[in-house]
Amino acid sequence: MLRFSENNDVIQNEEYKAILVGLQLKEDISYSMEELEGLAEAAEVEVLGTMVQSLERPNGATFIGKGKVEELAELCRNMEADMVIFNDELSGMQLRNLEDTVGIRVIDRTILILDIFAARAVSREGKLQVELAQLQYRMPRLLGFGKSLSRLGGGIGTRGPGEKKLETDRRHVQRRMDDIKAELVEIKGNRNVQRAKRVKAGLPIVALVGYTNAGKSAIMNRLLESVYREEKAVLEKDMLFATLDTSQRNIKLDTNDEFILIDTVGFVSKLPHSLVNAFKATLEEVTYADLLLHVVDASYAANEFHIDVTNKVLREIGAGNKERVLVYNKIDLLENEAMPVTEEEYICISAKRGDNFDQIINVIKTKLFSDRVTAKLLIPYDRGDISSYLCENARVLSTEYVESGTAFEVELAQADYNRLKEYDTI
Ligand SMILES: Nc1nc2c(ncn2[C@@H]2O[C@H](COP(=O)(O)OP(=O)(O)OP(=O)(O)O)[C@@H](O)[C@H]2O)c(=O)[nH]1
Ligand SMILES: [Mg+2]
Repeated sequence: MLRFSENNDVIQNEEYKAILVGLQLKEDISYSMEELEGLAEAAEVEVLGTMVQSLERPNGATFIGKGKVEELAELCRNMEADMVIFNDELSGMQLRNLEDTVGIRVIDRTILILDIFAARAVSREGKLQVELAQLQYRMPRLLGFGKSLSRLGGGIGTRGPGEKKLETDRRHVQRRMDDIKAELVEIKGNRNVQRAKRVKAGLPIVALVGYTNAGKSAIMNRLLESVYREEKAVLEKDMLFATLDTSQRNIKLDTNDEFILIDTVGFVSKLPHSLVNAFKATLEEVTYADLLLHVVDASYAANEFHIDVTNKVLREIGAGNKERVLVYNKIDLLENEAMPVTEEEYICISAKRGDNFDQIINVIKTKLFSDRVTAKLLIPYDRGDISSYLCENARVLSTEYVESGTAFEVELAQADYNRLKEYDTI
């Protein structure tokens, strides 16, 4: 685990060794425990072991039962763990009681996720959003505890308020939150200007959404390569939350149809509410999309769980009713290509091998550009502006230079055709 000083110099390079703890209520938690291990790895925490308790409901004071806490303390001593990570979000009181008994650092799933985000955020907006989420998490945990418990709710050691010697005083926290919100509003203003430009350009938007590590960025890269034969790459990496900022690229197809493709932050189960809130501005891009490509890792056996989580977050950000197509990715890893069981429209692809990318393009073409008509237009030579408009915005099937002008056979949008109808030769 890297630790940073206030000016972000690395001051320590030690790895935490942790025990993971899960509470089994009604729902099966095996997936989310597996995922918690992935999250710990992403935060460079070594996992020594896992402990699960089944209960009807969580214990108010210590989350798991009293006896189980003693057991946990002993396990930590025996295994020389220096951290405990709970699979759920705990209250300040629960964290304090647990730390008192177990004697080592106790954190919860939310802190862990916030920590990973804090370490990965690149843009100013991303960093502010994460800090805001950390402060929102921290605020109720400061109440009534005075300064001695300032560590509660702090990060596990990466960047963020935990390491910034941020005053524990509520007023300071509140002031910082207000400042961040104000700055985020300003950033959002700039984004609205950009969006207005896009709307003016009339370009439809396609958003890649889905679970973290499903291959959204990889698909974006393959699409850019296949269309442009050049690298305009975004980061793709085998780690949770490789992408934290939405990035967007314009793509122009061979038909001259142009759209904007956006890559977004991945989702995970029990995504902290404060984080979803903080990232709403970035995720808002998704709510403006004309089509969602919901990317699913086909090689993950329990991918229905991922689909459910993604749908839930989409609903939460107000994008639940968007037109969408499921894109099962990583089919190169499947031994036999079993057909997914779903009512939704889907395609199966491999971003690694480039399999079936023509299908993605076809989906985009049919969903966004199907109102196309074919026409024969005769554009007089003194209307070079229209000729170049057609070359830019329509699919030119043939061109012939005749006495009265240029004869185009073109496939174009219905709206364009309506405007240029007078040049139709049929
Ligand atoms: N075998 C295989 N690996 C793939 C495929 N597509 C992506 N990957 C790998 O899966 C990992 C995750 O890919 P990303 O594109 O970073 O995933 P993402 O959905 O953008 O993830 P986040 O940004 O974390 O939300 C990378 O190591 C990719 O190289 C595929 O079709 N087959
Ligand atoms: Mg990504």
